[in-house]
Amino acid sequence: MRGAGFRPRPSLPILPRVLIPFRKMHGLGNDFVVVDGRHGALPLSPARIAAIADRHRGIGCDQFITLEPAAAGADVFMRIHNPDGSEAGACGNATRCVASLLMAETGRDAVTVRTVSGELPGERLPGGRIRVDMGHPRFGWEDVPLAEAMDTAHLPLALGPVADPAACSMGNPHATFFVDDLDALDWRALGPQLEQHPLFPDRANIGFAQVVAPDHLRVAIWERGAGPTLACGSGACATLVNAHRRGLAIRRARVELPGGVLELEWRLDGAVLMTGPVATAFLGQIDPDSFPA
Ligand SMILES: N[C@H](CCC[C@H](N)C(=O)O)C(=O)O
Repeated sequence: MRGAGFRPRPSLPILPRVLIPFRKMHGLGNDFVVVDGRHGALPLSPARIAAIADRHRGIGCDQFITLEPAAAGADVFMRIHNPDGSEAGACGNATRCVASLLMAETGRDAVTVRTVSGELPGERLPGGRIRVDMGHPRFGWEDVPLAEAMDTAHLPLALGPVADPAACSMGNPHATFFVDDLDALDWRALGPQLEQHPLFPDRANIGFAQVVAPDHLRVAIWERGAGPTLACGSGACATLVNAHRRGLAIRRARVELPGGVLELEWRLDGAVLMTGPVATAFLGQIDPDSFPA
């Protein structure tokens, strides 16, 4: 007779599920699910990515990052999806996280991450902070893009207490409003309408910035396709660049976000360098069959 308490093993699935290992990382609380698709395509549709990114029914993240093989000149291609399933052209904090992964994997202190917007060199600094060259900002109305020709340093846009933003592209669209007191602003209430404003045919990431000093900016960012995040790397770059264009900041500044501080420099050669910490929170496995195709 079988031993008391014996319970038959549940039948194993006929075919072992293909589980997808992931690494949960963040830069100042801007958090990412990172998967490795360099050795074969992964069964991840935008709908499935959105379901995995859901903070209640999935793992939860601000962006879903897929590593893919890169052509010569870069160590990896990084594909960026927002939690609504939309694909983005830049993600500064994820670029720093992926650069740190590649440096750990290769033993090198410098690597290059490619995105749809170009090649982004990254390096490890003493103390473990990661610096990436986020490339050159672009200021043409069609670069951002905007719905019609206009001066991107002063957009004819106002909503409630905010007005007159500057816009640029860091490989993704950004609009920066300058305010006197960020703590007094209900920016989360303004974010959705501005993100979806008709002036931004591809929507936009919306920054609300307060100039503390020419080398110290505070900013809160409503991200396109993600909403309020604790930090936004490309948004921090856009904030410095737009502030400098408006004569409000010098070329090197601390940019203080809700999740912490990034060091920014807009070099005279046009490159924007961003430096800050990265961290891994945990590792796990995704069962893709648990999410809609
Ligand atoms: N939501 C952004 C992508 C992520 C940007 C942000 N997490 C960063 O660190 O740059 C967009 O749709 O353009």
